[in-house]
Amino acid sequence: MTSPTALVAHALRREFGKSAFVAVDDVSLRVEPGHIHALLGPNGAGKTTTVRMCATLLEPTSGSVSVAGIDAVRQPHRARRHLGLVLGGELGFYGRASARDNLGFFADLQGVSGRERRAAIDRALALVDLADSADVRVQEFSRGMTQRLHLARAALTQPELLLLDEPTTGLDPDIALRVRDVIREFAASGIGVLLTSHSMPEVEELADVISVIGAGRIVTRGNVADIAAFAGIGLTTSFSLPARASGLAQTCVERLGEHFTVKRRPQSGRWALSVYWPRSLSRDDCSHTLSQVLGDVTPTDLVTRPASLEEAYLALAERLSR
Ligand SMILES: Nc1ncnc2c1ncn2[C@@H]1O[C@H](COP(=O)(O)OP(=O)(O)OP(=O)(O)O)[C@@H](O)[C@H]1O
Repeated sequence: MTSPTALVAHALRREFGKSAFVAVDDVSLRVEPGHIHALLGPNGAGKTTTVRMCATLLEPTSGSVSVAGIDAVRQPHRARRHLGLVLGGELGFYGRASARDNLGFFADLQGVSGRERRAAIDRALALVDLADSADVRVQEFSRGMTQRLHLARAALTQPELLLLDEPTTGLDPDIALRVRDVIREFAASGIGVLLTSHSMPEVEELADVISVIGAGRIVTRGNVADIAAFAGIGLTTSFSLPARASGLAQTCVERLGEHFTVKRRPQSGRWALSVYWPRSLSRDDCSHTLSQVLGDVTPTDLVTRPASLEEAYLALAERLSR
C-alpha cells in the first residue's frame, strides 16, 4: 500500500485584522513522503503563516489542508497526531530536567501510550544522535543540541509530516550542518518535510522542491534550475579584480550592466564581480562578451557555471516584495 501524501494544502488564504490584511493568498503545496519541500521568501512573505495553518495552529480564512490524508481544518486533533512541528529559536524545555524527562513530558502530552513511551523516547533520541546525552540536564545543552532535541520531540509520534520553520536560524554553521544531516535522515526514513529557511545553501542542499513565496503568493516552484529559468538567468560568471583596478571594475559594471545584471562588492581587499547571463547565451557567448570588456586581463579565479539558488533568488527579489 502506498503512503498518503504527507501534506496537501490547497488554495490557502489567511486574512488578519479588521482591515482583512491578506498575509497568504491562494497558496497550494504538496509534500510527498520522504521528500523535502522548501518554502523560500523574504521577511513577511507569509511562510510562518502558511506553516501555522498546516500545523493546525491557525485556521485558514479559506482553503484546505490535509495531513497524511486527514482533513486538518475539520479534524485538527486527529491531524496533529500525524505531524511534528519545530520552530526556529524555540525555548520550551525544562532546563533542570534531563533530555529523557523532557521528552517524557511531551510524549505524555502527545498521547504516546505508556507501553510505547520508553521505546519512542529512545528511538527519537537516537535519531538525532543524542542517546549518549539522554540523562544530561537540558540547561547544559548547547544550542545545537537543544535544536536537535526539538527535532526529537517532533519525531516522538513517528509523524508522516514534519513542519520545520527556520530550524537552523541562529546556529553556528557547523551545528547547522549537523541539524541538516538530521533533517535529511528524517526524510530518508520516509517522513515528508516542509522547511522554511533563509539559508540558500541549506535549501539548495536539502530541498527536492522549492516554492518561492512573495507577498503571500507562490511566485514560482521547482528545482534550482527552474527557479533560475523563471528569474531569467542561465549561467553566471564570477571573478575578482585587485582593489587598484577600480577603473576596470567600473567599466565592467557600466558596459555589461547596460544589458545584463552585474553585481560588484568589495571582498577581502579585492572587487568581487558577478555577471548574470540570460538563458539565451551559451558559455562561448558569455566568455566572448566578457573578453570584449576585460581585454587582455584574465582573472585567475574566473568561473562560469549554472546560477546558484542565491543568484536566482536575488534576481527575483524585486518581484517578491509586497
Ligand atoms: N497575527 C497576525 N496579525 C496581523 N498580521 C500578521 C499576523 N501574523 C502575521 N501577520 C502579517 O502577515 C505577513 C506574513 O507574516 P509571516 O510571519 O507569515 O511572514 P514570514 O514569511 O514568515 O516572515 P519572516 O521571514 O520574517 O519570518 C506579515 O506582513 C505579518 O506582519
